Amino acid sequence: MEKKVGSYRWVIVALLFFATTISYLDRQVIALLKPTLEKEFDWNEKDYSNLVMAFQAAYAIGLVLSGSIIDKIGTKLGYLVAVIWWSAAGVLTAAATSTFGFGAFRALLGLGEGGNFPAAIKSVAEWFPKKERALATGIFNSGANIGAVVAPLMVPWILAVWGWQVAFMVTGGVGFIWVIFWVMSYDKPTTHKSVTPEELAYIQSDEDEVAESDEKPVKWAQLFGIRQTWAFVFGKMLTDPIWWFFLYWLPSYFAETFQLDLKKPSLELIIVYTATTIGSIGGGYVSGFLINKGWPVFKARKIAMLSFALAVVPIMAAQYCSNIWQAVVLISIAAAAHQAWSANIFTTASDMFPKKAVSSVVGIGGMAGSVGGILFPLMVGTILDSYKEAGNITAGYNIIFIVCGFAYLLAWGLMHLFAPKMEKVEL
Ligand SMILES: O=C[C@H](O)[C@@H](O)[C@H](O)[C@H](O)C(=O)O
Repeated sequence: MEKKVGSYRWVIVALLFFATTISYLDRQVIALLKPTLEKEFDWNEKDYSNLVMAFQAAYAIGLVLSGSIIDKIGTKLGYLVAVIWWSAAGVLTAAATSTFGFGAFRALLGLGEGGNFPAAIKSVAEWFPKKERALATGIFNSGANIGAVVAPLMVPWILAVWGWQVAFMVTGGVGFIWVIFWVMSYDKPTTHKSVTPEELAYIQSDEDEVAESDEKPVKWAQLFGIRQTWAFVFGKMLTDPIWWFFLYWLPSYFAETFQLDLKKPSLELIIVYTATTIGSIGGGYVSGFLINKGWPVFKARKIAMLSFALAVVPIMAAQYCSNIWQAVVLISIAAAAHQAWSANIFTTASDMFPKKAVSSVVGIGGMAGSVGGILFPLMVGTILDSYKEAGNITAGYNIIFIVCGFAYLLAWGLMHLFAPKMEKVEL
């Protein structure tokens, strides 16, 4: 079946995967250079956290801005501009000579990277029928985990041989190679020379999308009056912060609770991030499998997402783990479930909205997730500080794990309230 309909759409997923990997590589590089840059520029923890905030706040703004821009100018040009923008910002960071300069380049990086998910999800909606979209999203979104694993392998090596400036130039420069492939390979399926009529018919096989019109452009503000937008916003806002928590705090949780030595490459962390890759692809596969079995799209997404939300709950038992490996198992399941959830929640945007609004909706929801990602660490920091003072930081982590365990169920409940059957929005 697959062979008969053609498979060019998977080339597109490969491009989205590499863009996502590169975007995570560019984000992570500063974390790995932190000890070197701290000495060179005399940074304290506050300076560093300001740099993190500069990225995160600009990323939130970038998501919402680029979401609506990409819906207007299209995926080909929109993605191109975003990657050129963020890659240039990455390369130019090598020229920073002050903390302020670093902050400015990190903010520019965040602004540009905001384009990644809105453009990628829109491309998936353009190139895949609904039953394959979560799988395609799961595959490209696993680039986030790969980027987070490649960075600690690559950056220390570049740093040792050529220095920190080259680390920014190389990681930023990779984006320009991607740009060449994008320009050569991307077009809409309707006009693409490598798409056979069979593959095009397959891509366009969703009946409710045939009648979608591009004529009336979407008014961005109008999206806020639609309950499906809020379903997506609450879903992202409550669950994205948990992902950021896994990215930024897991190493120190392992170090503080189980005395993991972070100076050596850690098998524990590699296992967790590998599990997320399996979760991302597997989670995308599950809802497609249910749709293929004849389930309505909304039911397949909801049941899949409910299962992934439940799979995060055991993380609450992390407090009873007596050794690191028990914790690795619980956290791997939860982090994998996040990525499985993520592949599906991203896809609900194109389940509920016509293609011309998908980037805007993903941008708005992504911004909410990113803002949550700024607020949640403040809470995490306060909790951990006060428990650290009381001499019991582990208890602080336990509270946070309880919050993580409930967040997805609450998000699922709210999504259900705002969009019980994920009805398609007419615009
Ligand atoms: O892989 C990414 C996560 O699953 C997403 O939750 C997150 O929104 C995304 O990666 C992002 O960086 O904006």
